[in-house]
Amino acid sequence: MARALRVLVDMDMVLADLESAFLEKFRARYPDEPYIPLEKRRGFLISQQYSNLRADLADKAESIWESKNFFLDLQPIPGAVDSIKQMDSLKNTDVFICSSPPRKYHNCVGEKFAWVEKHLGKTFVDRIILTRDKTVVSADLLIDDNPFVTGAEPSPSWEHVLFTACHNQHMEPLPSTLRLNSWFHDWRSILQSKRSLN
Ligand SMILES: O=c1ccn([C@@H]2O[C@H](COP(=O)(O)O)[C@@H](O)[C@H]2O)c(=O)[nH]1
Ligand SMILES: [Mg+2]
Repeated sequence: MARALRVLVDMDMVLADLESAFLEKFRARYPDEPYIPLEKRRGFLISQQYSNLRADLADKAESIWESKNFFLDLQPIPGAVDSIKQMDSLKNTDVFICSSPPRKYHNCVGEKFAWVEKHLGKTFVDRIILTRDKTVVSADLLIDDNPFVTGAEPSPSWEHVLFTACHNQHMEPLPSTLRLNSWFHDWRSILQSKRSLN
């Protein structure tokens, strides 16, 4: 029997809508500060774009996702919950959730576990991988909104599927990069094409 296809699914901006919550909370906490609307977001790091706007805004941006309940209260990305459950029910498919907590992880780590239990159920809690380096995790596919997933391993075993988010939607990835524009697009054929290569 063919071995199971192992799929890593990122959390922030793939399963959980960090960018909308960030903007709403940033504007509520700092109503007099400039902000970047989602359609103007460019680049993976929010803090980088805010610091380009004004150096001291990076710390203010970080204070938002370091706050208690920020990660727990994130809304699911449309279609994500149904899709990951459907993916998990496919034969010969092992789904893991692979996410990178920020350096100030104290609230984030527990809340990511709680978010998964709340939205996906206890079975998925056993499938959580929290790591600052996704390149050392072994899998066939990584579905992730970060266009540049780098780390200690220069040739990760997985193939990157770039999930479209506000910060990367204008990017033209290499023609060879797989792209998933939303959970309402055809993620099944991406898995199928990878499966047939295995
Ligand atoms: O400017 C930023 C924006 C986000 N973060 C943190 O990075 C992770 C993203 O995790 P992924 O697993 O790659 O989705 C998230 O926890 C954010 O808080 C950051 O550090 N700086
Ligand atoms: Mg992400």
